[in-house]
Parts: sequence; C-alpha cells; structure tokens
Amino acid sequence: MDQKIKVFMEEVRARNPHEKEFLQAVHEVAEAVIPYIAEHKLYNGRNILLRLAEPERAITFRVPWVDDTGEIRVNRGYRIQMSSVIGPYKGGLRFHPTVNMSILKFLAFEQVFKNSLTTLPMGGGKGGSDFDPKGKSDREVMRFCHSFMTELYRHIGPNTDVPAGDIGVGAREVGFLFGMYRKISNEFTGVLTGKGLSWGGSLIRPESTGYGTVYFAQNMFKLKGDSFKGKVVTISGSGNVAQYATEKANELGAKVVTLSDSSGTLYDKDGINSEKLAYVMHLKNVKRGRISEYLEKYPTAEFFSGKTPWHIPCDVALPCATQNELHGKDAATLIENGCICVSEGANMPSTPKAMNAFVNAKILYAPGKASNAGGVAVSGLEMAQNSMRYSWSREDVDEKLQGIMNQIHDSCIEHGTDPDGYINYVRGANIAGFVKVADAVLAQGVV
Ligand SMILES: NC(=O)C1=CN([C@@H]2O[C@H](COP(=O)(O)OP(=O)(O)OC[C@H]3O[C@@H](n4cnc5c(N)ncnc54)[C@H](O)[C@@H]3O)[C@@H](O)[C@H]2O)C=CC1
Ligand SMILES: O=C(O)CCC(=O)C(=O)O
Repeated sequence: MDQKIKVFMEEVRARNPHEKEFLQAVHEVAEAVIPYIAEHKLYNGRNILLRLAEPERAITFRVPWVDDTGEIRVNRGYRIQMSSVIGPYKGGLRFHPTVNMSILKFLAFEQVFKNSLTTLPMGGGKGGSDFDPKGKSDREVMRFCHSFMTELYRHIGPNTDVPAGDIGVGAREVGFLFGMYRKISNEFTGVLTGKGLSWGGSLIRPESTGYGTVYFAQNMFKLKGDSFKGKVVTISGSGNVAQYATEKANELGAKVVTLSDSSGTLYDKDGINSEKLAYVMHLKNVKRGRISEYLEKYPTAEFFSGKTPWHIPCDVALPCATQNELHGKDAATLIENGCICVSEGANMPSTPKAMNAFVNAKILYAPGKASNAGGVAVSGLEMAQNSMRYSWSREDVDEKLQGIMNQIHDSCIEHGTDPDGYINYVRGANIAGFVKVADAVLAQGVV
C-alpha cells in the first residue's frame, strides 16, 4: 500500500513540484483513501483521486489599486475552482501576504472533502490575494476589494462559484466585494456568503465556524460520557473562528485561558470570560489592534511574545489561527501536559508529525475538514435562504448547524473506527468526504 501511495504522490509532485502545503494536504487524503479504494472495486482503476488533485480551473489576475498617498499598488488575485462535481464551487477568500498558489490549492482541495461532509450540495474552491489588510485604511481596503471584484465577477455567480470570507476577509471586505459585484452585474443575488443581515446574510454565519468546532468536540466528549464542563481550553488565533469558539466553550462551562495572534500568545489564567471576550472582539474587529493590548485592560494576564499557546497546560486545545501552526513537539508537549482533546478550527493547523502524535496517543483528535465545517455549512444554509428569499431564525440555523455537525461526527465514526474501538477521525473524515464526491465523479463520466 505504501508503494501505491508513493507512486500516486510522485505523479502529483511532478506536476506541482514546489507546492509544499498542497502536497501535504493531498498526501493526508491519499493515506486514508488509497487503501480504501484498494478494498472497494467500484473505485479501482478510475484515477478518481488523481482527477480531484487537479483543479478544474485556476485563475490568477492583476489587482491594481490606489493607496491613500495616491501611489498605484499591484497585488495578485486568485480563484482556484477545484471541483464542482457535487455543486457550485464554494469556499472562502483569504487576504494575507503569505497567499500563494500552494496555499490556495491546499485550501481548495480540503474544501472539496469538507463541503462533501456537510451533506449540502457544494463543490470546492478557494481564492484570495497577497494583499495585506493590516495597517490599511477602510478606504484602501474598499478600493482594493472593488478592484479585485472587477476581475473576479466574471468567474463567479450564485450557481457557478460562491466565495466567502477566510483570513483577512470578514464582514467589511464581503460588503465591499458584494457592492461591486451588484453594481457591475446589475443583479442582487446570493453570490457571496457571510453577507450582512440586512442584505441577504444568515443569522449564525459569523458564529458558525467557532461554534461548530466546539460542537464537534462536544460530540467526541459525549461518546466518552464526558463534556466541556470544568475543562481548561487553550485557543490560538483571535479572529472570527477563535472568538466564537471561545464564546461557545465558555457557554458550555469551560475556561478558555489563551488567545494569540502573529505577535504572540495571551495567557489569562482566570479565564477569558464574556466581558473580556467582548473587549477582545472590539480590539480585533473594530480597533484592529494587537492581542497584547488586552493587558492594558486586564494587567494580571501574561503575554508570551513570539510564542504559540501549546506550552500552556490544558484539557482541550483548539487551534484556530492558520496552517502548520502546531508542530510535532507542540503535540508532544500537549499530550505530556494531559491534553485529551484537539478540535481544529483552522485549516490544516497541525503538521503531519503533530497529527500522527495525536492519533498514536489515541486522544480525541478532529481534523479541520470535519471540525471546522460548520462555517461553510451555514454558508450553504445562507445560499438556501437566498434562493428562497427567506430568513430562518437564529434558533433554526443553530439547530441545523448542530444537526450537520452531528452527522459529520457520525460519518467519521462510520469510516474511522479502528478494530480496538479508537476513532481515527482523520481517516473517517477523509474517506467519508471522498465517497460522496467519488460516486458523483463516477456517475458523471470523464469530464
Ligand atoms: N472564517 C471561517 O468561516 C472559516 C475559517 N477557517 C480557518 O480558520 C482559521 C482562522 O480564520 P478566521 O478566524 O476566519 O480569520 P481571521 O482573519 O478572522 O483571524 C485569523 C487569526 O489568525 C491569526 N493568524 C493569522 N496568521 C497567523 C500566523 N502566521 N501566526 C499566528 N497567528 C496567525 C491572526 O492573527 C488572527 O487572529 C484559518 O485557518 C481559516 O482558514 C476554517 C473554516 C471556516
Ligand atoms: O463559507 C465558506 O464558503 C467558506 C468557509 C471556508 O473558507 C472554509 O471552510 O475554510
């Protein structure tokens, strides 16, 4: 089997030689799915995974814009349309200086399997730009978003490709992007999700990724007769996903003691309660400051400059910042310190060594494509509400989100249970995500 995986990866590597993150994401899926294909004749000899590892379309484009000093700036825009076999391309836009083809292709590839897991009819895509919103004025961000959309609009549409937010793209950016799309297409359609409530957005979409990550962990605990009550939780990041994971973990009786950003980790041993979280939300979403500024208001907290949260002892770790932010040695430290559950809010935050360490230690470990699927799931519900020209209540959407997270958890159990009863959620998520897409690929022929 190792030989089959090696041969497959050689072919993918030959075509994408320098795309480290993309190759990492493909390898993780191949390790689970190639043995499964070998045991299921229906999928044998059809090169399904090879086809899924090649984007249907990868678009790059120039994004010129004018900064506040009048200087003309240029960034690169991207949209990777990975697979539309089970529905329109769906996935976020990331604005961050590290954005490149490898990162967006890994994200688009993950998105195909994640969206399949949600049970909703959505294909996979991802896009973005190397534009850095940090330190830019609202007007600069608006001019950039408008320019970005004047090219992107010709490649997307409510039945073709429906982008949303990701790192660096939140409610403000989605607003500017939607405004330009509406103007140049002369249509008001659900072409983006994560929209404002008064113009087609869904209740619970801002909360959904963070809440979903906690709901997934709650499911893992439930199976063991355990819960979040009294657990100490470390969270990385302090953006959208981290904020709402904190809110839900607090609500379930846990104590969240860390948040972070690219400058370091905030540690508040007394817990980041709802009052302190409101301060963080203002700091990050309105003031757009650094997490270290928390200490100006709550001076008993500590700040570890340049460090991630994983050295702080905890029962539960929720990585909610970015890819490869949790290394093998961090996983070893977490396990040594008694961590019993890791649920990923970010996409591929654990390196392969860290993933193996969690699985080998047989702790509860959920990979992002399962545990963070709540965000795109509620995006799918936003699309459904837009099509109906109707809005569901907060309770309705939250109940549907919980139902979807439960179903994803059940699919992982179905495909990931080891003979000794341990649930390998990595294998479970990859196989369950693959089966639905593979069946559609077979039904539709070589296209
Ligand atoms: N927003 C959504 O609905 C979804 C987001 N995700 C993933 O969740 C993660 C966080 O995304 P959001 O919270 O939406 O973005 P955001 O832009 O609101 O927040 C990103 C956070 O990550 C931190 N961060 C970014 N790069 C970092 C680095 N190199 N080192 C340390 N910290 C870093 C930022 O400081 C910030 O706190 C990403 O991996 C994203 O792909 C996954 C599913 C859905
Ligand atoms: O809501 C969406 O369409 C995208 C969410 C996303 O980017 C993700 O799941 O990583």
